[in-house]
Amino acid sequence: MTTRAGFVALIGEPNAGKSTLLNRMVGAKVSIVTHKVQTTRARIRGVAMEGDAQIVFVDTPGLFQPRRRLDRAMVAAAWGGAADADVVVLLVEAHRGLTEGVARILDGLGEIGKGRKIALAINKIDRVEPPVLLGLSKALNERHAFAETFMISAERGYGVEALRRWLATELPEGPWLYPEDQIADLPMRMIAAEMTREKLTLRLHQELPYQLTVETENWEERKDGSARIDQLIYVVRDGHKGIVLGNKGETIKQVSKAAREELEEFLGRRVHLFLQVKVRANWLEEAERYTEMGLDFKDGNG
Ligand SMILES: Nc1nc2c(ncn2[C@@H]2O[C@H](COP(=O)(O)OP(=O)(O)OP(=O)(O)O)[C@@H](O)[C@H]2O)c(=O)[nH]1
Repeated sequence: MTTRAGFVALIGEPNAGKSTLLNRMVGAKVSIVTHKVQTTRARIRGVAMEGDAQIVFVDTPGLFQPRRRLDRAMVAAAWGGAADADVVVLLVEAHRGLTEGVARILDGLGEIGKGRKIALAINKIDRVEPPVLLGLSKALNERHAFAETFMISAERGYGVEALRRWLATELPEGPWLYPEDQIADLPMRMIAAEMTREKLTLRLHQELPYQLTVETENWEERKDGSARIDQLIYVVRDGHKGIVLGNKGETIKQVSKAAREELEEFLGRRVHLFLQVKVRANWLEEAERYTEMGLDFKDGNG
């Protein structure tokens, strides 16, 4: 079997629909494994399997996100993630068309296009009439010769399959970057726990107790569209609890804030995250803990 694998960067103005498209393409097979594989400067957002191809979606770090202004200097820096990618997909909103922001991104594409294909995905086609689409596609392709143009609705799922199939064929031949069991269906709870664990790692570095685990205990969808997530951080010693809490609870507060922000971005809605640290000397021996982490627990020496 010939396998393919590579990195795909989704770029576009804030609100273009990158997260929606990513979630569609990745589906349930999403994985937060950033700390395990450091093959790229960019962060891994998700992994999708398409036939024999493994498509790894990367972030263009921070710079195309809302809240931040998209001035020229930032755009230049934002290409970091795209430059690491094998294929780049530019998302443009059908109803907004060739905005100033899009024009600025187009200006940078020449540089990025060296050595990699760039596809155009006109998103939110559910919001416009077909003639508008043809005109927009023509105008954009005149500014940059895209390898392929897709008309999609990330929200409704139109055209997404075709885009994913095309991406798979464009990736270089090579072994998969992630073992298959790492991208097996990871429930959202586990992904959320993994995010908190990652923030703890970032915050505590060497200090991080080796025997530490994070579990999502409760996930409640609220009527206002937000989610309440309760997580437990298990450590094996009292001393470790102190480390995780930090002076006056400062560490856990910062970790909680960082994890919540990432969760909100990932889910695209507000999150109320509650963290609690528990000392449980025996957790390493408890079968239940392993099962929740997606690991097989074997009794005895096995
Ligand atoms: N009508 C319509 N709305 C869409 C479509 N795709 C995404 N949206 C909406 O567009 C908005 C922005 O989508 P996101 O996926 O958050 O966009 P993003 O590019 O990740 O945004 P940033 O995180 O700000 O960079 C959301 O309200 C989506 O529901 C689509 O195909 N049709």
